[in-house]
Amino acid sequence: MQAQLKTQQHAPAQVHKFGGSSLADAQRFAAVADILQQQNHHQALWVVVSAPGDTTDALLNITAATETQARDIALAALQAELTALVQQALTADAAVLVIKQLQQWLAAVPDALAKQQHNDVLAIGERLSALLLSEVLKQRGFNAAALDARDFLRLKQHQPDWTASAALLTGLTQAERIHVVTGYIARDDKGRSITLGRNGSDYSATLLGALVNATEVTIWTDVKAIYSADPRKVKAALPYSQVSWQQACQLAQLGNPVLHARTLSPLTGTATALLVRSSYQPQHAGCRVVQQDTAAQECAAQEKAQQQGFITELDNVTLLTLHQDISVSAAQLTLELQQPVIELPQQGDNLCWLLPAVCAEQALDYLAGLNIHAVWDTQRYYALAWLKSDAVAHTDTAEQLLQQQGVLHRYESTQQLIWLLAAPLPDDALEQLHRCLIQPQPVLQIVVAGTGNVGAEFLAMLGAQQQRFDAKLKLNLAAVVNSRRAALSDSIAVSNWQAALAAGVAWNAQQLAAYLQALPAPKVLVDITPSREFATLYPAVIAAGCDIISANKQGVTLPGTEYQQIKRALAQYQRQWLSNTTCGAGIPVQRTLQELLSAGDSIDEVSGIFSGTLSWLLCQYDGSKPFSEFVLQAQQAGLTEPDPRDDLSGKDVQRKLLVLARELGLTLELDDIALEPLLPAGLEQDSWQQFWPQRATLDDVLAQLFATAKAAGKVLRYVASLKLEQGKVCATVALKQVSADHALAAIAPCDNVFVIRSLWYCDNPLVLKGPGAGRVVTAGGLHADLAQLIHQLIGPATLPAPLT
Ligand SMILES: NC(=O)C1=CN([C@@H]2O[C@H](COP(=O)(O)OP(=O)(O)OC[C@H]3O[C@@H](n4cnc5c(N)ncnc54)[C@H](O)[C@@H]3O)[C@@H](O)[C@H]2O)C=CC1
Ligand SMILES: N[C@@H](CC=O)C(=O)O
Repeated sequence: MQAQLKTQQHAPAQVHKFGGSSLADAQRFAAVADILQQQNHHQALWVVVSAPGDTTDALLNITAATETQARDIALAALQAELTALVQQALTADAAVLVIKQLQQWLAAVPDALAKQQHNDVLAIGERLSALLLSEVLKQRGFNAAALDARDFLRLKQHQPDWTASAALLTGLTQAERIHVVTGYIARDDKGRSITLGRNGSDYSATLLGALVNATEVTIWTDVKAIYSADPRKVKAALPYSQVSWQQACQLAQLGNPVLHARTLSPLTGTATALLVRSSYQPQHAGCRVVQQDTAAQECAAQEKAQQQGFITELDNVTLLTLHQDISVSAAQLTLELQQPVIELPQQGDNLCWLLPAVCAEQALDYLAGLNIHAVWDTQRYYALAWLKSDAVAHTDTAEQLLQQQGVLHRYESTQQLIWLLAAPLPDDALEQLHRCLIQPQPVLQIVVAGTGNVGAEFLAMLGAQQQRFDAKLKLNLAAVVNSRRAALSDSIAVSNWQAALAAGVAWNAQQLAAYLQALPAPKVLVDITPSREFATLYPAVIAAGCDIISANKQGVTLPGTEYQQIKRALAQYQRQWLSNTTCGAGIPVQRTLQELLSAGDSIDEVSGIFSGTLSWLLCQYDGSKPFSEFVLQAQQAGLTEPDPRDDLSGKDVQRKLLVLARELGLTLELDDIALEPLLPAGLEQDSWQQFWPQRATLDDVLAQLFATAKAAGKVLRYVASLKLEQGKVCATVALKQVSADHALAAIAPCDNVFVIRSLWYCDNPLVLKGPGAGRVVTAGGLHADLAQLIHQLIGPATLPAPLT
C-alpha cells in the first residue's frame, strides 16, 4: 500500500516533528520557527507538533477530575497559562484570534467530558500548538496553516488505514504551504477521536512521512543523538551520529526512550531517512537512522553497526511465561499495551516475555481474552540489556561486576544479552559496565587538515602510534581534509587515507564545524595547512569541542584581536592548543619556555637561528652554483615553506619570533618586529612561478654577500633576537656575518639554535639546538604534541628502563 501512496506525491517532502519540550514557551516556539526557516524550502515542508510543555498532563488531570469545582479551577489555570503563551508568541492582533479559538475549545470541555469524549479534550493541546506555530510562521511571512490530523489520519484496530488516510490528505494538501499538523491524535474507523499513546506524536510524524513519501523525517527532541547509554547517568556515553535501521528496531524493542517500535514501523522498508536532532542545539547534525536500501549503504551501515554497542535499562519490569504455541506475538502485545514487551531468548519449552509491571494485569486480561494462559512472576526486576558490538570480544569483567550486584536471570542471544537484577545498578557500576561493554578503551578522534609534505608524513607515522597506544587508547582517524576535499567518514583506515580523500567531497567551513560537533569527545584537530583562512576557523573548531594541534603558524600569529578571540574560546570551552612545531619544528622550545616560566624563572632574551631552511641554505651555499639552485634542493627536501619566499623574505622567522614573544606573554604584533629580508625588494610579489625567471637578482645579491663575508673570514647567518630590557621589548630579524668561532657558526645544515638567557641562565645561557625543519622532525613534533594530549587522557607515559 505504501508503494502506491508514493506515486501520488510528486514534490519531495520533509517532515519535522517537535515535542512538548521543544514548544514549552514562546522562546521555544520562536526557536522552532528559526529551525523551520533554515530548512530547504524547495521541498514541501510538513510539521508535526505535540502539545506545549506539560499541557497534555494538565488536560489528563482535567479529564480525571471527579469534582466539577476542581475541574473548573484546573481549566481556568490552564486557560491563563496558554493565553499568556499565545500573547508572548504573537503580535496583539494575531493573538486575539488564537485566544478566542482557545477559549472556545476550553469552553466545550465540560460538555465533551459529559459525553465521555475525553480524547477530544486531550486533542486541545496539539490543536493549540498547530494553530500557534502556524501563526508564528505567518508572522514571518510564510504561507502556513494548521491541519488537524483527525481530518485525515484513520486507524483501524491500531493499524493505519493507508487508503482512507491518503485519500483524505490529498484533498487537504495545498502546494507551497507549510502544513502544521497536530501530533498524537487521529480518528478510528467509526470517526471517533483517538490518541496515539506514549510518544504518539513521533508515530504521527512517521505515519505522515509515509503518507507524503518524505525524503526525511526529523524528530526534534532534547537530545542531540542516540547514545550508547543514558547520558544522564553515564558521562562517557557515546553520541552516535548514525545507527542502522536494524539497531534502532532492536533498541526500540528494548524500550530505549529515544525511538519507539511504533515510530519506526511506518518507514521500515521505505527510502525515507529518519533523523533525531536536538531543537536546543540545532547546529548538531544529530543521529541518522539509516535505511539499508542500497548495497553500499547496507555495507557501510552494517560495518558501523558492528562496532556500536548500546546499554539500555528498564526498571520495574516483570516476566510473563507462556506456552510456545500461541497465536499472538510480543510485538502485537507491544502495540496493544503501547509499552515495550521484550521476547527473551527461549530457554526450554516456554516463551518468556519481559514487560513493565504496571501493565502486567492489562496484558493478562488481553491474553485471557484470546484464551491464552500466561503465568505472571510477580517479582519486580530491573533489566539491563546490552546490544552487542564487535568492538568487545569478551564480557568476563562485566559478568563479574554484575554477579557482584546480584544477577537473578541471564538471557543471551547472538545480538543481545539481558540481565535481570532485583534493584537498579548504581550509576558508578553502570559507568564501569559501559567501559567494559561499550568502550573498553577511550577513543581519541583525530581530524587531520593538510596532507602535503608534513601532513602526509604525520599520517604515515600515525599507524605506528595507533599500535603503540593500542592497549590503552584507540586513535581514530575521523577525517582528512585538504584545500580541495574532505573525507568525513568517522573512521578512516590510516593506510587508506589517500583513497578515502580521493573519494571525499568538496567541503565548507559550516559542514566541517557540524561534522566536528557531531564527533564524540575527546577529539583533536591537527592543522598542518599553511592557511590563514583555515586558522580563522579555530574558534568554531574549539566551540565544537576540539583541542587543536597546529604546525600552521598563521593562527599563532594572527593580529592580536583575532588571536585573543581564539584564546577566549579555549578558556570558555576548556580546550587546549598545542603549537610546538610552529617554532623550531620538533625542538621543544615553547615547552622549555613554558616550564621555565611555570617554575618561576624570568626570561630576558631568546635569540639564535630560527629558520631551518635559511640555516641549511647558508651552510650549504659555497658560491659554486647559483643560490636559487640550493633553494630548489631545499624545497624538494621538504625543508621550505610551501612558497620558499616566505623563508627568504624573513617573514617566516618574523612569525616564529612572534610565536615565542606570545609564549612569553608579550602583546606583540608582527609589525613590531624589525625585519631585514634576504630576498631583494619586489621579488616577494606575484606567484612562485612568476618569481622563478627573476631568480638571478637573488643569486647576484647572495653571491656578493657570501663573497664579502668570506673575505672577512666570516659566515652568513640569519639571526632572530628578542630582548626584554627594563620592560622594553626589542625584536629583530636580520642577516648577520659571524666569525668562524661564534656559537652560531658551528652548526649542521638545517640546525636551529635557541639561546635562552634568563634569571637562572644568566652568564651561561640555556641552548637548544637541532634540526629545525623537515618532514620527519616536524611530523615527529606534531606527534609529540599529540602524545601530550594522549597522556592527559590515559595517564603519564611509562618510560623505558634505564640503560645499564
Ligand atoms: N616543512 C617544515 O619543515 C615545517 C612546516 N611547518 C608548517 O607546516 C605546514 C604544512 O607545511 P607543508 O606540509 O610543507 O605544506 P604543503 O604545501 O606541502 O601542504 C599543505 C597542505 O595544506 C592543504 N591546505 C592548504 N590550504 C588549506 C585550507 N584552507 N584548508 C584545508 N587544507 C588546506 C593543502 O591542500 C596541502 O594538503 C605549514 O604551515 C608550515 O609552515 C611547520 C614547521 C616545519
Ligand atoms: N621553512 C621553515 C620550516 C619550518 O617552519 C623553516 O625552516 O623555518
